[in-house]
Amino acid sequence: MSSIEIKDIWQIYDSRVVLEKISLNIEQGSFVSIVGPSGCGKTTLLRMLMSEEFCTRGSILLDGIPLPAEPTLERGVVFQRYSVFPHLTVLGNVLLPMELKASRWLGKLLGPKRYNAKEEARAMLEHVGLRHAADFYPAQLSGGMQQRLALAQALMAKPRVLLLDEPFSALDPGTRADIHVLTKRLWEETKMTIVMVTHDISEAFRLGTRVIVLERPTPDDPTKGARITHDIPVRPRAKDKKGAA
Ligand SMILES: Nc1ncnc2c1ncn2[C@@H]1O[C@H](COP(=O)(O)OP(=O)(O)OP(=O)(O)O)[C@@H](O)[C@H]1O
Repeated sequence: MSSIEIKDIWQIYDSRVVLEKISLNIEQGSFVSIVGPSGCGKTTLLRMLMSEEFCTRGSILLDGIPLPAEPTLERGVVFQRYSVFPHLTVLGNVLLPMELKASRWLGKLLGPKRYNAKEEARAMLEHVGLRHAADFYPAQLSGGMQQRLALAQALMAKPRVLLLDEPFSALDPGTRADIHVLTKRLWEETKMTIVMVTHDISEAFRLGTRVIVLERPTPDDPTKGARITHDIPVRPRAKDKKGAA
């Protein structure tokens, strides 16, 4: 079964068609990159997958069931910036999804459960190379460290689907290359489904198992929305198969 089924969705804002007839089956465990010109509706599509936006027509199913009306922890998200909470330490940020899972309203774990959750959070920080920064606040981290923290935070909820909205675009090339390796490793280890919006074509092909291109056929015509113009399977390169990124 497809993990995500997008069925003939349209998005129309004030009689301007933004997305038109978008249908896409995304298999569980795939890494789908979405590219396209600015303003073609990439983020709108991602926001729909998060339940932060609702399509005018059509439907989206997750494992055969319509998406919940609200964002849920099974769908993690990392934005270009500001995905983490500035008033919480690095450890506090990574702990938060587990606290929310345990008690949505109180947002706190107590006693041995808190101790165990902290151990798990520290292990995740180790995994993304941030254990030494557990007591720092996000403002004290570099951009690359903040995005590693955002990934760690999203992964703590063990999401089935991870949605990435230009997550690496603010990073310098060296940091970006490092975080590509980390993202690919985390994706391979967790076997989750990832949908990533990016402007960077090489990043789309480097990370994705499939690249979707969205484009408006006639950019100035408000009655015609963006459609999927290309759906490109990406064959893993030989060295990727051996585990390198
Ligand atoms: N809530 C909204 N109300 C009205 N128009 C909206 C709304 N959300 C998005 N739009 C419009 O929909 C279009 C697509 O926006 P979206 O942010 O999805 O594009 P994008 O492809 O992600 O762009 P970029 O690559 O520049 O980030 C834009 O014209 C935007 O102004």
